[in-house]
Amino acid sequence: MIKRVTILGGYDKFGEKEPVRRVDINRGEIFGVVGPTGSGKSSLIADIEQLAQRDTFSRRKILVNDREPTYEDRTNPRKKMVAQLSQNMNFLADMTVGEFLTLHAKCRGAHKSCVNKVIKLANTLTGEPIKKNHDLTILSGGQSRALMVADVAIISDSPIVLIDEIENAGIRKHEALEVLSGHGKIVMVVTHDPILALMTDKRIVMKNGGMQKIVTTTAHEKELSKELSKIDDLLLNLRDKVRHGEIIEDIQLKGLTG
Ligand SMILES: Nc1ncnc2c1ncn2[C@@H]1O[C@H](COP(=O)(O)OP(=O)(O)OP(=O)(O)O)[C@@H](O)[C@H]1O
Repeated sequence: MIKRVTILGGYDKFGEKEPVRRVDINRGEIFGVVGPTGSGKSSLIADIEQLAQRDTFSRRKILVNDREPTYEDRTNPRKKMVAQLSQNMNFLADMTVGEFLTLHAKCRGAHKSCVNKVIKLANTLTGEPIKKNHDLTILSGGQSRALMVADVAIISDSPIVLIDEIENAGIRKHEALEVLSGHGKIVMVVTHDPILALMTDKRIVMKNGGMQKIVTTTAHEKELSKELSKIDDLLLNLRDKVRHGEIIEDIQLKGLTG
């Protein structure tokens, strides 16, 4: 069982040693990765995805359970420890949702009954219904990502989950992060969104390609994130209503905006 992933620091874009030399992420913890555009967030995630061994441009090293992963750990797809989700992933296969999930469950040695569970869960993350007989290729971006999140949570079951800018994925991001962080996984989420960043336990702050510091989320920040997510849900509902041609009458923002 994977209990801990460790990032040993390397070098930033300018070849300087990055200030944070070691990060330990334990099972069940959610880490955020924040920083301006181009600060190296996706590269940090990519180092973990590849279980880098001082062989990427950042020269970071990743340990699993305090040990170097074996060659087999890094290359055998059946041992896939890391699941990754990003905003621009899409399904290309010409099959129905049901066929794909059945096949995937079979490959991963999961029970067939997972298929309906995944579809049910995915439908809680998107406003547009997903059905078993839908072709994968006709799904919208939001439906595809909702299905991927549910698939990672239930079928893929990789112990490490890396999420890149899920806020732009067109799904209920708060719920998606909750779904993924349940099940005692190690979760890392790259985000520009304060609601998601403040939901995490700790956040790694990136600058110039290097890890600058680690901030522990305070109780106040977690509370704020919950309040902000209510506003977010309101916006999501509003978006669905406007998209479907409804007239908005029952929503008042007085008190919220002063
Ligand atoms: N440690 C590093 N050493 C050398 N180059 C780096 C390092 N980290 C990042 N880079 C390079 O800097 C560029 C920006 O990095 P990256 O895409 O990871 O940033 P980002 O924070 O994810 O950006 P965005 O918010 O726009 O998605 C990339 O071309 C990447 O290859």
